Amino acid sequence: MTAVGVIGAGAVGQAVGMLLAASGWCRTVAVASRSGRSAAALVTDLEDMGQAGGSPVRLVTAAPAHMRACDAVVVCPRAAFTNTATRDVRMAGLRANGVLLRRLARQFTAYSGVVLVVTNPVDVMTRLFAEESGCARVLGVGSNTDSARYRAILARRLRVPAAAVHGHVIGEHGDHAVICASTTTVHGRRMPVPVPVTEIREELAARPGRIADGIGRTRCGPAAATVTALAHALGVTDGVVELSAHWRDGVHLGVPLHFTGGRRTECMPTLAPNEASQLAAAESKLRAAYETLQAAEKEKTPA
Ligand SMILES: NC(=O)c1ccc[n+]([C@@H]2O[C@H](COP(=O)([O-])OP(=O)(O)OC[C@H]3O[C@@H](n4cnc5c(N)ncnc54)[C@H](O)[C@@H]3O)[C@@H](O)[C@H]2O)c1
Repeated sequence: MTAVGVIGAGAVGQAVGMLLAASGWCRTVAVASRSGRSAAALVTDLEDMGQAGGSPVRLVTAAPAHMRACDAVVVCPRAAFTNTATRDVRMAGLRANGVLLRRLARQFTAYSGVVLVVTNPVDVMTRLFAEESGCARVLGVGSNTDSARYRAILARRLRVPAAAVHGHVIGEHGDHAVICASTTTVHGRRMPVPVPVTEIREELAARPGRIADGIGRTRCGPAAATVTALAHALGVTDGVVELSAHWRDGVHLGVPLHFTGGRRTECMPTLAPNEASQLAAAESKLRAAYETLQAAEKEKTPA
């Protein structure tokens, strides 16, 4: 009987709640929000969905501290701040979301379930949550959405089904994403033409903004990426998912993980020299961002 907690009842939390309620494998969804009002509203709406659609899922509101009994927790709150960035937009939430995630992580000290972080900048927030909580199973969602978008864009260009394309986007979920063009295959063979990396990078960067301009926030793609990642991490499904996980020296970034019965092993492709240097640049950037966060925390804490 799988129970999943969802912290944050905004655009992503709502879509995740809906997909979990319809998943068939999740039996309880517990929801938390800042004031509790939106969590209660989401539970009511999901109850209606369950009744209308015949889903047996149990829906409750719960404080994050009470979610320790859940098998997994999805962390998708967003602190109140105005994002005026035009580049590196996800990084703009570093400090505000850092304060929020640090506080939440301390309520999950030594939690043994799966934690899936969605809050941006997700690679830094995943590391922060992992280090503050000490949990072993903290993973971040982002590179799997990028990879899904990459495969779909490439498939459309080559006029083949998306399932025929295999390839990963790794590194940062952001401007330092690494497109693994050198190992991408179509129908199991090396690419017949060079991957148009620059155009794909531009499309990957433009897509979230286009969605947000039209419908306010990105929600469906990230929610599906989150619930798919949960299914793998909880042993419901086996396969490969690109998730933010510990890479080296504390840095967390997107890597392909192979899940079998919920156990994960890294399956990094062999990188071409340019891809390896892009990954190293992502690693340095994420390390520096984390250090900025830690320095800000130290300043706040009296010696
Ligand atoms: N990693 C990804 O692939 C990905 C994709 C989409 C969005 N995101 C990120 O996910 C986060 C959430 O996005 P959104 O669009 O749902 O935001 P949103 O503004 O729609 O919702 C955020 C919710 O968080 C709640 N919240 C704030 N403080 C809280 C607290 N202390 N405890 C519980 N809930 C709290 C708010 O009440 C609000 O309901 C953002 O950081 C966004 O950038 C990441």
